[in-house]
Amino acid sequence: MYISNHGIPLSLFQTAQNASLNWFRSPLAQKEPANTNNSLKNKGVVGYRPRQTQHINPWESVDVRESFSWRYDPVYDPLHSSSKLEEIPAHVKKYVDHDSDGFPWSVTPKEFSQPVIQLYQSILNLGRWLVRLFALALGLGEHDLDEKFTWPDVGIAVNYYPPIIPPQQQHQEAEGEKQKPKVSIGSHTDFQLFTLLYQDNVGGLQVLNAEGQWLNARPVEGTLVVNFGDYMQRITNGKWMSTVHRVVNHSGRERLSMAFFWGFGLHESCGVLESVLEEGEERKYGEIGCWEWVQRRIEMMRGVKRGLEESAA
Ligand SMILES: O=C(O)CCC(=O)C(=O)O
Ligand SMILES: [Fe+2]
Repeated sequence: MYISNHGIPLSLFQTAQNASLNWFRSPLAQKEPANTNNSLKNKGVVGYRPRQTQHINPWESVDVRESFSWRYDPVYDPLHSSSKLEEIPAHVKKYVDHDSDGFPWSVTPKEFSQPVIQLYQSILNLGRWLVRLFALALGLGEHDLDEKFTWPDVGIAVNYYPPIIPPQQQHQEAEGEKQKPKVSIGSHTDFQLFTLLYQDNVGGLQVLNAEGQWLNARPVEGTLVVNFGDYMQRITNGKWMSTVHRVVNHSGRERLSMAFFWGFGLHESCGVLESVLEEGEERKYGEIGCWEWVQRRIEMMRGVKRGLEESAA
């Protein structure tokens, strides 16, 4: 699904895109301080991940991408700009915390951080508005989901994909790896409710349809791609399925995308909505805490990977 007329000026996206491209093109030594391993609080969650260090789908190749991730921090949320950090309720604070180190922005140049944070703030406004449309479409009142996004789990991934090198030019790889499809980011679904995705004009994003065919989600200037995530599938009892997607950058050019993952606050829970159930319809999914769900998904991903590695050994 694409959305247009969303109210965020194209120039805001383009400025953030150019700033990100400049940063990713800089030498590794300049990006290394932001490496996710250097985060004191959120190791492995926020920060920079160098090329070929991620492998989202073990049946496919290692991801040919670099990324810069960041999680929700209330100090950047326009909804809370005038509130004090001490006012965050205790049950929320367990999961939502302001990182006083400011990592990873504290170790990246302003030229990069400023436009990306500015865009993120516009996306916070847009997403809260979209949530109301989803609520109405799901038979709820317009504001019934608002509360789940008061302290939301809105993460960002800025993705940089160098072109995939044709197989004949690749260095020697292990036999098993050679047979796997080469991907920029492997096939996956996003964990949360929905993802707002900005992509540049290079192309390479693909989504799987119900017939099992990969469709190209071609770039359309001024639009955002909306992918449903796992929570959406759960709250709608499978009526709105999460979108399986991947990126394969065969363009010969570098590609940049910015993904904004929209999840309920991690202190919230996620269960099938009464309003989507037909008479007598059974719930396919139980109620689960959002924090538990994210942990379970990460564990599932690691488990599959371990299983494959063990069977290859
Ligand atoms: O780069 C893209 O178009 C998709 C990125 C993506 O799927 C992700 O970051 O989860
Ligand atoms: Fe994704």
